[in-house]
Amino acid sequence: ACCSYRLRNALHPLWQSPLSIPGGSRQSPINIQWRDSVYDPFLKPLKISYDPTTCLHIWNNGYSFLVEFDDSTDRSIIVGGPLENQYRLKQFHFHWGAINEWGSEHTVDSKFYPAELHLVHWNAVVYPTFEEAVMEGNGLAVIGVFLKLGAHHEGLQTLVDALPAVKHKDTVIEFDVFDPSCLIPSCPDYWTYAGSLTTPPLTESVTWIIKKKPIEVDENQLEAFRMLLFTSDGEEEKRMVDNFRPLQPLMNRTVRSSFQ
Ligand SMILES: NS(=O)(=O)c1ccc(S(=O)(=O)NCc2cccs2)s1
Ligand SMILES: [Zn+2]
Repeated sequence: ACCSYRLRNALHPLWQSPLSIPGGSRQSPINIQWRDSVYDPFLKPLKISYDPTTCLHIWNNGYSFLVEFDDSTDRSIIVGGPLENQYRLKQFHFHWGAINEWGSEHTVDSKFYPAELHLVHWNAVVYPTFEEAVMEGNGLAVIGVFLKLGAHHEGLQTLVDALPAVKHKDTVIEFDVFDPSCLIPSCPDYWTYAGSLTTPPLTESVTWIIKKKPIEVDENQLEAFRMLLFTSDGEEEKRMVDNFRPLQPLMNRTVRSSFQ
């Protein structure tokens, strides 16, 4: 199974990066097999406190669209859950498919969701900069939220309305007040495991916190993601879709759950 993953990584169109990180033992994303996850009664509730005015801008980096935050203070943080320290919100972004049958990076019992939200946080208690935290085993904490096709999502719509302004790679638009907690389900249940970034540099520095409950978005909102482009203005247009990494081997890891 392991070599097929390596082959899949090598063949996947989006991946010019190494077959897999040499000696990589905690790569992401993974399939979460619900029945194999282990309830950990010592896991705390995750505490999320974001200041909407720390929101800065939206930019198309040629792989996804990122909403970036002012992380120069502790105004937008998460604490608790599996985390030893508090972590500062840096950015959030999404991964999605060309059609609703796939698009998420993680799967649950081998089921893909049409999209997945990642809220990226870094350990500013221990590390002086984000770039240093990215290189350390306990440097980052990413909250993953699955998106499923369903009702219109009011909070997401303010983001969707801004996307035409960042259609092309390397475009940016000011986005000065947004509270990303509106994108996180109120249900406290999550899985957690030790993993990696799913794009280069693929460093094994992420404590993943994957929410059990998805949020619902409607077809028009998913279609708005798919009208973004990987390409810059003036280049031959390539729709920004299927920007998810192939599943990686679990190897010697256990996925813990905060719920029974
Ligand atoms: N899909 S994901 O949540 O696993 C992420 C991939 C890359 C992320 S990043 O924001 O840390 N940028 C990577 C870097 C920027 C500067 C130095 S490394 S988060
Ligand atoms: Zn991501």
